[in-house]
Amino acid sequence: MEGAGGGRWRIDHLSELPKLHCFLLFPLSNFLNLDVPIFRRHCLSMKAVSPTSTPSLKPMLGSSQSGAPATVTATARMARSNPLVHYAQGSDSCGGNRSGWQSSCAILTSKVVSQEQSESLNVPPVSGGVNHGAAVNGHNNGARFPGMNLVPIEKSDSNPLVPQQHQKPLSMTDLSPAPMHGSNLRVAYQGVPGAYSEAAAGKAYPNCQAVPCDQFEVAFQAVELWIADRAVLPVENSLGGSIHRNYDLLLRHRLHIVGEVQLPVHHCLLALPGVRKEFLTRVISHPQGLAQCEHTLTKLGLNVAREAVDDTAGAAEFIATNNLRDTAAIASARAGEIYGLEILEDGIQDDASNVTRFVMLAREPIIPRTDRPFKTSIVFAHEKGTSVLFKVLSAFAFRDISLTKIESRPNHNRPIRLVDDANVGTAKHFEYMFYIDFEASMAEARAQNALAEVQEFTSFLRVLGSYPMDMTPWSPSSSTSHTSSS
Ligand SMILES: O=C(O)C(=O)C[C@]1(C(=O)O)C=C[C@@H](O)C=C1
Repeated sequence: MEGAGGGRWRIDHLSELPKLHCFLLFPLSNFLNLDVPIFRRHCLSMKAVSPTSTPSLKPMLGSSQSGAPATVTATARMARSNPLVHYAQGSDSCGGNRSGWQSSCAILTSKVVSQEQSESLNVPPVSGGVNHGAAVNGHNNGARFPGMNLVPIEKSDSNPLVPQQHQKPLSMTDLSPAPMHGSNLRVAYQGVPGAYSEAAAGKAYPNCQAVPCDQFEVAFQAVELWIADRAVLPVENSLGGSIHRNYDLLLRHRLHIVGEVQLPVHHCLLALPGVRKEFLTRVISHPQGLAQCEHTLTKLGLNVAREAVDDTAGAAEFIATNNLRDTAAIASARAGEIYGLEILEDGIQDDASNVTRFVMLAREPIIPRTDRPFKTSIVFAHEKGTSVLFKVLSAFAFRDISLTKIESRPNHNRPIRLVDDANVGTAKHFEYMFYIDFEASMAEARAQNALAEVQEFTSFLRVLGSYPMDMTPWSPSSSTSHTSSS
């Protein structure tokens, strides 16, 4: 990969990355108007993932994922020349066109497609119903890559080149990355150690190597540049609502949702040892942390300044590093342990069942199944704006598909539409992107039919992912604040 000055660089090992970041000032100073430079030593920053940021990076081995380029260098170079990647990362793009969603959708529906094609071509499908020769990422392999049509491998007794153990047919388990097994996976999250996102990464991928990132955008890029294998990012909280930034980033990037985890969030009020509530002039936390504890803080008589920072654990770290005796943080008990703070109040979230939903992101989609509950996330837009919403919702209602979430965001590509009306002059309408989660797998015909219908009356449609629902038993009182992720 070429640096800004034309120099070539590669990343040697992940442990090198924190060094790159040590000169980045903690963004808290922006909020607090402090001159104190806080170094977030263990966080991936935009500089670390930027191809043009530094000439000092050295070689790094690529991921062991299928088809992974051996080095970051190769991938990043590929990203530069790949129009899809440019398209996904361009700030002026809102995510694609009809062929874009068809491409995403086709790999998700490959099971059904391949079965149909197998029947018509009289080719037996690979066990589990997936035929890789049929359609991958929306393209017929033979048509897209002439000469790359898959040829059935002959049995080993007639072909001595095929070892005996290769006779076992591939099963669905071989093809789908198991979402709950995270050993050796590098999982990017936003925040510093002790953040809830770190606990979510540990829940999604037990024993993973959690990779802290200082911004959501960095976590996306860490996966795109093969620095991490997955990202785990919050999308909504039961009290605080949607984390809008991540909805916008899902559209701007080309990662796929491959799973979800719901994490009970148990907040503590943390301060330096010896500090009492009466001493406090300010409470700092992630905006979601502040929102989730708003009423409790008032009930506690803490009518002090509330200031937003990048993440809950970062708030605790900031207090400790700067020895702030007039400030408390809203964060997990684990963050308190890590940064040497004491718990002034335990369980200060406004609702005991406070839960945040995170999505797991990967470079490749998983193959949807029907043997367990699946959820599918889509995003769409239409030139006629909200008038199309009723039709879209009907497509799901008629098929008895439950929706679990609807979110609208400004259409950054075209935020305003002028409507010429002869009677009242020119009116302005706001344009939206609509995000919907529904309870069905893309391997189900009813989901495919619903999307085929939705496609008829939308100008843009993209499947963000079809993935297993988090069905872990609900335990509202359990504190995640003590959870250690990896
Ligand atoms: O600040 C953290 O600890 C985070 O992991 C972020 C975050 C969020 O963005 O919602 C995650 C869970 C909680 O809802 C509070 C904050």
